[in-house]
Amino acid sequence: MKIAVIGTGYVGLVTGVALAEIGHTVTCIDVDPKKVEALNQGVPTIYEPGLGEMMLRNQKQNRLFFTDQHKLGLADAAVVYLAVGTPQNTDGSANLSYVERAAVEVAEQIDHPVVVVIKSTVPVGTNLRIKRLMMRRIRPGVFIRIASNPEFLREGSAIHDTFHGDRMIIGTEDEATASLLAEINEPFGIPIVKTDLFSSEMIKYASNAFLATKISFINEIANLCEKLGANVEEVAKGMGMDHRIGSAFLRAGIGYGGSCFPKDTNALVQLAGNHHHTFNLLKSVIEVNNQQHRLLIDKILERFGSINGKKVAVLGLAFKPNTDDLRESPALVMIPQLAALGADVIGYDPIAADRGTKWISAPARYTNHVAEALDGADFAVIITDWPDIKRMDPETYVRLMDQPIVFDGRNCYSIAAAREANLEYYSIGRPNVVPEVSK
Ligand SMILES: NC(=O)C1=CN([C@@H]2O[C@H](COP(=O)(O)OP(=O)(O)OC[C@H]3O[C@@H](n4cnc5c(N)ncnc54)[C@H](O)[C@@H]3O)[C@@H](O)[C@H]2O)C=CC1
Ligand SMILES: O=C(O)[C@H]1O[C@H](OP(=O)(O)OP(=O)(O)OC[C@H]2O[C@@H](n3ccc(=O)[nH]c3=O)[C@H](O)[C@@H]2O)[C@H](O)[C@@H](O)[C@@H]1O
Repeated sequence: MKIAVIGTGYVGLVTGVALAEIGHTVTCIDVDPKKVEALNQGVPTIYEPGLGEMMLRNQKQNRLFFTDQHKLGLADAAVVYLAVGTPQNTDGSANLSYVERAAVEVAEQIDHPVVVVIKSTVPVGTNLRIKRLMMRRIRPGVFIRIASNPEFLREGSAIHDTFHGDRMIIGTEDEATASLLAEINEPFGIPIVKTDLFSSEMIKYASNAFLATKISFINEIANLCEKLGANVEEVAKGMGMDHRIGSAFLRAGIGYGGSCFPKDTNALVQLAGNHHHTFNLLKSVIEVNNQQHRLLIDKILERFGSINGKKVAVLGLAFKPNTDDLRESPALVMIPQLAALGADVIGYDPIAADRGTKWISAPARYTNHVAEALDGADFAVIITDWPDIKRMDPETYVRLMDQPIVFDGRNCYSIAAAREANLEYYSIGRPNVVPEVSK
């Protein structure tokens, strides 16, 4: 099958590469000529384990192409995926201008029947609206069908998720379109759920909102555990063993970030509001998450009073491990706050360090060497649970820092290991570790 994918961000690139890997001929189109140039040279424009090799393999086998010319990419395509961004408007709603522009581009260029598949996360009703928008612009006699096929991949494990997803949702207006998409995706071997357009769009928002709710719930329990002397890890383990609850997404921490949970929860609250429904539960989930981003600052100020002039090592800038994505990362909140309080901030990230200066508007230095960040620091703050940080012997802090005091937003070390290393250690929802000498 000849397929065009519009947008080569996270979702577009992974979708295009994966569809080529299962045997389709795919042309990915992006308006950014620099991205297209890099991709044509076999250089992936996102950091994603396993993506580069798969991309190169399919380029070499002439199944995967990149262009910045819509006309070229759309020629002969029987199916066109829209995978452009849907960022947040200032009022929290989803900005659909990229989807609309891409749809208009397809409508104006296409001269043969196509199925338009919307992969981008869009509010309920958007697929139908986009179809109507396109129909007003297509040439007479050209016929389009529309399908909603939301994406559930996680950054950092996108390839794995694409080939081992729990389900694929296909929302259509007719069985023939649903069957065609099921056939295209059949080689992934993932259970396919066929549904209507509106339900498909809602499944995406409801899934992200539910996962965000799980995280805020366990974070609230963690905050209570701290007050009552319980350990949230023990609590999450005990809760998660009940299969009705499940153990996933019960890791307490500094709060969720990333390009999707924050924007999609806000968009759902906004969508509900537009239909005279106040989504109180989700509003609280968002508020708890905002508080959680500030939690470590409160702990730091409680410990030190003032941090003016203190050297702080911030470990991790990305919103989660295995990605260089800083979108909505708690680091974007923490670093400016630490700097505003007078701290001398040095940020470490194994792959996203060079993005610090561009993304974070605060006076700070950045390094991709953890030892350089910790050297002579008065305290450290862990934002991202990168494997190299988790694997690090807690004694490293004692060896390198001026004062081995760690505020861990991701519960990277066991309480026993922190105690053994004589670390002064503050984590989330667990007892503090304060060695005798520091008391
Ligand atoms: N990033 C993620 O992990 C996930 C994202 N999603 C959803 O997928 C959608 C895309 O997200 P990302 O890939 O992160 O977006 P992104 O913002 O990283 O990439 C969008 C790409 O589309 C290109 N583009 C914009 N307008 C275009 C046009 N008219 N023609 C051709 N190219 C155009 C941009 O240059 C950019 O390269 C969003 O709706 C998002 O909510 C869903 C699941 C996972
Ligand atoms: O719509 C999207 O874009 C995607 O959003 C999330 O994927 P992603 O944002 O890549 O990353 P997650 O692994 O879900 O983590 C999101 C945030 O939650 C945090 N998190 C996650 C799990 C947990 O137990 N605790 C916790 O704090 C992570 O640190 C991270 O900041 C969803 O997991 C994907 O299914 C979805 O496709």
